[in-house]
Amino acid sequence: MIDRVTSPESPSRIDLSPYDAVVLVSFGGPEAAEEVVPFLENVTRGRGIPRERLVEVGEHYFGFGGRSPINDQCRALLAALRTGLAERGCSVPVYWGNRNWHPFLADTLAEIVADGHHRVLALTTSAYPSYSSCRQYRENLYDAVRNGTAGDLDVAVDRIRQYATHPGFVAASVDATTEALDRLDASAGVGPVRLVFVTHSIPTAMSDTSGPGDGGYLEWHQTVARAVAGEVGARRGTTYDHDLVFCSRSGPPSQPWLEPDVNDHLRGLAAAGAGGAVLVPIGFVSDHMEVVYDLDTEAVATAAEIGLPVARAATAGTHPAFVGALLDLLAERAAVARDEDVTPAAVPGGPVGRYVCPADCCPNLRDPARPALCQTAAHAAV
Ligand SMILES: CC1=C(CCC(=O)O)c2cc3nc(cc4[nH]c(cc5[nH]c(cc1n2)c(C)c5CCC(=O)O)c(CCC(=O)O)c4C)C(CCC(=O)O)=C3C
Ligand SMILES: [Fe+2]
Repeated sequence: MIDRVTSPESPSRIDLSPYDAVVLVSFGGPEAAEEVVPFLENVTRGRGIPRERLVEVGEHYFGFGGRSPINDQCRALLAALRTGLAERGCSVPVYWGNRNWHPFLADTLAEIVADGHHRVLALTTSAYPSYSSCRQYRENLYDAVRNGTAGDLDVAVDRIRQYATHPGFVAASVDATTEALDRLDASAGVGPVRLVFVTHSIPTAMSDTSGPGDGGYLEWHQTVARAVAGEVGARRGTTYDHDLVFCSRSGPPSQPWLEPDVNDHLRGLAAAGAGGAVLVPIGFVSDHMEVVYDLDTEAVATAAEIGLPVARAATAGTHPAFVGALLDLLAERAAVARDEDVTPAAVPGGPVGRYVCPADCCPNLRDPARPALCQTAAHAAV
């Protein structure tokens, strides 16, 4: 199932034409204590997040000296992508821009154009469909092209398909889960060990409307969880029960978000006699704050309190299978732009992401008319 991943030993050449630049688009995070509050203001502007929640999340960042790990992880991925492209004979430059913190996407796109590039291929550090993880980044791209009062930038932007079901992303998670199981073995109790897949909770209204076909966010996660659990079991010659649970709930308590919360779930597993759990953060591509705080700090403390042995699996990060998948996805998108036939890789029976989203996919429920890029007509004003 995983053998379609490009082997780093025998790289095939990558042709990214017609694109002349690639941009890595991410969330952004603060890098110093004085940046925490302005960063949180950027993230939550107009989103109705209760003040208490903001204070609490600010404390998570201050607990790490005000520095989120996410930007360094983006720098590492950027370096891996540049190396990978160079190894595969491609000299297209790779830039990096964020939604919520420096380097801001708008500044990066202006720099790309100033450097003489006009056909840009975007990839996000978010692998799944949903408003937050797909459309919102496409809204950010639209705004960056609009370029405020300075006038539209002379640039066309496409993006790779949503990629969580790509065999390379799954392969990285299989390796990480196996490695975490090896670590857990020493401490596991007598009951069965459970694979607990974790992703970011989102409002149920956002989940219910996430494309493709309503409910894509959950369907995609369930597909990835099943594929990873199956492969890990096959590797270890056994089977594992698994669950999909959620972390980082935000928003007012009155608003329903996806459940169960990872901490509640661990309590339930301990009560049911589980021998241990591996936390597998399939919803995230790097060990950023949601992972190092919500899982490594909070969920691990919960597990200690109830005496449940746990190990946390690494995220894809710069795993060669993941970097290889991203390189293949870039090459695939360029081939699509050249009107060539492609065979998109995905886990068996799993959904394949879209190159261009329908205009009503993953709607913005607060501001339905807000324009976005990389979608069909209705709002695609650029
Ligand atoms: C689906 C999803 C992803 C995964 C896809 C992707 O990666 O995009 C993600 C990633 C991330 N979320 C992050 C941080 C935050 N998310 C917040 C708030 C929210 N996230 C939401 C969803 C998601 N978020 C939602 C629906 C909200 C409510 C407000 C709103 O509707 O926008 C808040 C506000 C405070 C709070 O937590 O309440 C913060 C600080 C960081 C940076 C970590 C770091 O600094 O290392 C990352 C990578
Ligand atoms: Fe978030």
